[in-house]
Amino acid sequence: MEQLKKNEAFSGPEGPVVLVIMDGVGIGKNPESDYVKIANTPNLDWLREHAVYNEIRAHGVAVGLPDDGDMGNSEVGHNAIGCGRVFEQGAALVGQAIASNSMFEGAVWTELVANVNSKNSALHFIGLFSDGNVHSNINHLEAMLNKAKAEGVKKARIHPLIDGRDVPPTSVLEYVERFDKFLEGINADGSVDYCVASGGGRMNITMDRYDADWSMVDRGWKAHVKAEGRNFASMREAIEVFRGEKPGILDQDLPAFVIERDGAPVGPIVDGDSVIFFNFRGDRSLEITKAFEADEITEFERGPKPDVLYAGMMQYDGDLGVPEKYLVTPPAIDRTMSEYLSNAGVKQFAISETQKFGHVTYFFNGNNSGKFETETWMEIPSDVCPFENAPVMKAVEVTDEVVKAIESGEYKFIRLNYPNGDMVGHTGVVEAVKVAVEAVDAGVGRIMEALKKANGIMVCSADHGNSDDMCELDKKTGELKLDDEGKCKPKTAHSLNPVPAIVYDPAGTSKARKADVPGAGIANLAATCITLLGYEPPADYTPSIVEVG
Ligand SMILES: O=C(O)[C@H](O)COP(=O)(O)O
Ligand SMILES: [Mn+2]
Ligand SMILES: [Mn+2]
Repeated sequence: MEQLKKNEAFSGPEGPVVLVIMDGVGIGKNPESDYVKIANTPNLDWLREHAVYNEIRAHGVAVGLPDDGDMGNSEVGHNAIGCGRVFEQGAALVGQAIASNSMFEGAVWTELVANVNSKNSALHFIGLFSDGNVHSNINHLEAMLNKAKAEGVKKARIHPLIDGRDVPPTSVLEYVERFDKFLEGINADGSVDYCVASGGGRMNITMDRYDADWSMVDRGWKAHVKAEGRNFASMREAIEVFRGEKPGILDQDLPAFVIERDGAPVGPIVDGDSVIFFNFRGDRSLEITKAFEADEITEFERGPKPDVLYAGMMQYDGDLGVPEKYLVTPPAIDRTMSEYLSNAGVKQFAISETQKFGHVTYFFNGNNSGKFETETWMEIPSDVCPFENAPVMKAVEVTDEVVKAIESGEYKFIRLNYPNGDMVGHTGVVEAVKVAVEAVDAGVGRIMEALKKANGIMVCSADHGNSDDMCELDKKTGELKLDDEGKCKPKTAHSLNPVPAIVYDPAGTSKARKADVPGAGIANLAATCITLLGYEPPADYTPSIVEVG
């Protein structure tokens, strides 16, 4: 690939360019719901007035999602920021592969179905049970079940991972009602037996990421594979009992359940079965995939691995080639900013805490776990606790290391992710979100101070909104939805809002000024950083949002 050309207009700052990704920090529309505005943010307030300030898009087609009704998320956000272009993402590609039938004509689907039909075994579907379109879509599940029936699959078992994080926090029974009707229809002629077999809240079982808490995978494995766990006659019954036992429990935190019929579990996963993990997004799919694929596993007491045919919805890691089998090819993201900068000999430092470490490395480098030559990565271990109880998370420790990296003079490009605005935003606990955003602002302030001394430049933005939209709004009127005490009903999902894009050059050497880039999105941040580093961005990168020199 071609080398970056030096920028005649500006050769770069004396100090480093620092890209700050404030995860989940957007620009809200409703002041009572916008906890970024409600929080005390003296540094971001100052920057909005005195630095080069822009508002850019971080949702929908601007980040490769099917349409502008789709909220942004960390995977597509860090993909876009890291490669400077917009690639069609999992949600769109799977939808197209189903609509065109190409998924079902593929070798992997054919093999999965042939396996169960030849052995009269079961076809299992494990995945996130909503239409949030961040990790999965229930529409894909239903399309695959319809196709399975059309191709003679007699027995299918579904293992729903309950959402309430990318969709309203206690909305699961709406999906249960829809899916119960779907199953009633597909089973009506008595030719097949398709039913739910096990499940639980997505932040309680199965969907851990970045080795943050393998006990989640352990609990999921027990429920899905071993059919060990509290038994219920239906998913609805399980949810109602759990809610009765712990009023106010969020869907994402619901315990595991196993469905029983005539005194026995309806669907443990056993030798000869086929298993599809139908999430298309990789981060929270890699650990359960390892549990199904690895001969040996040390992260939890798995016991013997059933001899099944396992496939993921997509390839989850291009470098590791995981999973071995997958139904839809992911976006082939190439020529990332990290690769260009490495080829130009630019020393790079990437840091976050566990919860977003993979975002700022693996997703940032195009769904690849490999590191480029000039990159140094650092992970600060995250707390393992509900983040509403520790909203500052590791913002101080991350900032300590970033300031050290700036002062070291070792690196020309530093990138970091503060997870607070998103991870605490997902809890729906607004008091904690205020503290979380204030911790990010304090970190930004310290980075500004360090860059003043080092004559560096900061680019400060986000991958999507979350903390800026903390209350359920009436879809029609946009008004706040209030509970019977007049308090806003908490919202845990991301927002559709734009995010700030700030260029702070205390020494003024770049003469950075707002460029005329209508409809700019977070993909434009790559060319912006490359320009501020003193290089010409690659011709097919979306343009820099500042001009220099
Ligand atoms: O995985 C999650 O936590 C949410 O579904 C999406 O959050 P993220 O895209 O910010 O990681
Ligand atoms: Mn995010
Ligand atoms: Mn998130």
